[in-house]
Amino acid sequence: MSNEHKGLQSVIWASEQLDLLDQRLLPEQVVYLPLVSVEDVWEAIRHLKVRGAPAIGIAAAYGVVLGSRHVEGDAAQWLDAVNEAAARLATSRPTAVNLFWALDRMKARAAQFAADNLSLAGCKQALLDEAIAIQSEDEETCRLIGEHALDLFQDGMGVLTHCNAGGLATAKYGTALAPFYLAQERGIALRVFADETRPVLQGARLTAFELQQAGVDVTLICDNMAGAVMNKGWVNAVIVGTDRVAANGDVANKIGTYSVAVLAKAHNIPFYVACPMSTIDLNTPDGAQIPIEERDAEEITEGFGKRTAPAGVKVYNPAFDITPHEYVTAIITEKGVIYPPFNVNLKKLFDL
Ligand SMILES: CSC[C@H]1O[C@H](OP(=O)(O)O)[C@H](O)[C@@H]1O
Repeated sequence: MSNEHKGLQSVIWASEQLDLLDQRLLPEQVVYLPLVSVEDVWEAIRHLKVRGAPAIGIAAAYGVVLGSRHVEGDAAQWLDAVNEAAARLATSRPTAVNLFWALDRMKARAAQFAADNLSLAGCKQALLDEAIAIQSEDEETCRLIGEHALDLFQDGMGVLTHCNAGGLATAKYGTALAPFYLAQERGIALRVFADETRPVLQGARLTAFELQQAGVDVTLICDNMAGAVMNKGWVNAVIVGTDRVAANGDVANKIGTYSVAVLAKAHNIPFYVACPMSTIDLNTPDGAQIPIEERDAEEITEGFGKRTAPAGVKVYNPAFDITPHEYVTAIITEKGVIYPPFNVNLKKLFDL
């Protein structure tokens, strides 16, 4: 993908701090916050200032750097600070496996740098380089996902997506949205239907914003309209991102994804999941084992800045749901499109 798509970057390392785009303020305000500590990053992830599995992992990687770069003493003390920062950041959100994948990678590399007897300054620089590598690798990974996904779409197709799996959820380009940017650059006309995605409205605030900025044909719909739009024959495919894919192909994604998958199956519409290999968790056997984050009631009762439900009403607010692998047509990764049986073919992806 050329740099045609200049989209907003979710995080930017700026020498001594992490400049983080506060996604809660989009689409009305573009504000980058200067983060200088582990707690700053923890709070940003917890409160969805940065969100989306790969973007969360990237932010956490820089959080580990921020939490260890001012340590004096020796490499052992630095390594303790790295592990302490990673442990804290691991408590920010439970579902997106990229958070833990990135933290594990940073801890393992830090241990290697210390074992290699690098100087303290050398360890710190090497760890920063690792966080930068995680971010730059994700850009290329998303571009490859876009290439493989676009092979599944034809000019004139209508494609529905749920939540935001775009440049704002990754280093750039996105996973589910990557093919739309590529299609736009190559003159392939795709019509995108974006679910607004209650309660936090990632679809309305972020996906519609990203795609409109890029000149992609996007139509915003309420979540409860997906079935009607499919029934009109306007949707030829569905593509979504994911926060964690279990070893059997069960998919954790934004709440409402399972409903979209059931509707797609009922209308014989292919349901694609786009993700980097870092979102595939072979250590989790099936979707029932994926921790589902529950968030505050206020996201539902006061989500538009005004109360829309009676005070004290009981609320259930799971941020994700599980789509059983039987509803998934294919999983699109940087290495190619993976088809069932997922319990076999996902392992093959990792050459296991
Ligand atoms: C490319 S990962 C995008 C993924 O993350 C979103 O969740 P959240 O906005 O709560 O971080 C949603 O599940 C998207 O599909």
